[in-house]
Amino acid sequence: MKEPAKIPRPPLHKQTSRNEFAKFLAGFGFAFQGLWYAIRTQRNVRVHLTMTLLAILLGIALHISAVEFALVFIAISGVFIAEMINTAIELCVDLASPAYHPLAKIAKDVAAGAVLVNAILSIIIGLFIFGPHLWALLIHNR
Ligand SMILES: Nc1ncnc2c1ncn2[C@@H]1O[C@H](COP(=O)(O)OP(=O)(O)OP(=O)(O)O)[C@@H](O)[C@H]1O
Repeated sequence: MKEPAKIPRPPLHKQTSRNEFAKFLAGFGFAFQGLWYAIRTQRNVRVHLTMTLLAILLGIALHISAVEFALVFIAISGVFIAEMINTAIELCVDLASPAYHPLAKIAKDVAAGAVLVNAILSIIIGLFIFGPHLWALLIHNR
């Protein structure tokens, strides 16, 4: 019987780095799955997405500077990060304590409070950035 052709194996250090790269790519895949879960299931995340789009369009319309855009993006990403950590905490609490527990309540309330702090901060940043531009537009069109 004819022996099957032997496929040369890459050296071990190359195999390992390929595995590492595959793991690295898989990690990205899982992270995108998490992001998609949050968008699909969390109404607040979808509201943030809409606000993000509006803020970008307003920024373009008002010709805000690159630094101002950077601050807007920092504020936007802060709200997304807080909302997604809140979602992860809610899921962990539901897993650990599906029944009512005072500690579960505190954990969820504190996580929701973190989102609130971030949302208030973003509104303040928005007012500081868009406020003067809108004010100038108002004065100019009087
Ligand atoms: N297992 C629990 N034990 C005690 N209190 C809870 C528990 N689950 C929820 N709660 C209370 O109910 C509130 C709302 O919880 P829930 O999980 O519905 O969060 P939510 O903010 O409405 O979530 P979602 O973003 O999914 O709408 C919590 O902030 C907490 O006060």
